[in-house]
Amino acid sequence: MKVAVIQMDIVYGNPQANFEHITSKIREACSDQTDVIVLPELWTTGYDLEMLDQIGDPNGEKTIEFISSLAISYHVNIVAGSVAVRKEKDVFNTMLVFDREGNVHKEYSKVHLFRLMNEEKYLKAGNDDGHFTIDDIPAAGFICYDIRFPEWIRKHALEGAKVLFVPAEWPKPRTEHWRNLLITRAIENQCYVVACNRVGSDPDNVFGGHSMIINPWGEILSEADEDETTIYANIQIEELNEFRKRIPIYEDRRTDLYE
Ligand SMILES: O=C(O)CCC(=O)C(=O)O
Repeated sequence: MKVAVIQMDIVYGNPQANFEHITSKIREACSDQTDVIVLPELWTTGYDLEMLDQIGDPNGEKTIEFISSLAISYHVNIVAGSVAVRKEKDVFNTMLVFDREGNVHKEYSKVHLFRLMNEEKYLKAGNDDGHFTIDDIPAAGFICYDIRFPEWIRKHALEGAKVLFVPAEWPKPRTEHWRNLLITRAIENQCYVVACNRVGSDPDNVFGGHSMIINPWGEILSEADEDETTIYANIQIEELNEFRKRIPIYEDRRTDLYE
């Protein structure tokens, strides 16, 4: 399964400009037999939190129509990062996953809101799990700050997720946290990690890029720098099974001592 991670800059508070920008990026990323495209967190609006009750997408409809048509055109799965989705009075930070036929296969709303960037003042936390499949491979999605909660990721790994998708807007001053947390989540859960950060800046933050695709042994298969770029790697589930046989952590867990 070939994955393409689109590390992009985001035009603050301007969904139309971001829709236009992403169209050419997706076309380019699909030029060579790509199976899955991954986008960053809040890629339609950026962190324009005060405006989300106006520029957030009602029920995600506009994003769904737009991404669905690209998924159909290129016959590709799209983990469409996350977008601000308005539902009645609330706004959620929601990951939308599309299959090759353009169906919305999963909606996952970020469960851990990040106080340092005032998310809890403007967003409502989700309460559902992040499980989905991509071409029948069990996967799960997490959004940015979620990766600081190993118990949340572990729950999904124990329930069968093998590829962990992480869209983010992770600020540059904590790039080493981002890199180390992602590598650790891959090693400790023996999962692939496919992580997409944004680059550029908004009025409050500079974002660090370093999107990464990591194998279950913790090896970085591909890593971006701090510019707009698309990175690619192949995910091989047979390889994951080999790693899990070599060090069988799932068999060696002491469930008599802990869950
Ligand atoms: O945990 C962090 O340092 C960054 C998290 C973040 O930026 C977010 O969840 O949007």
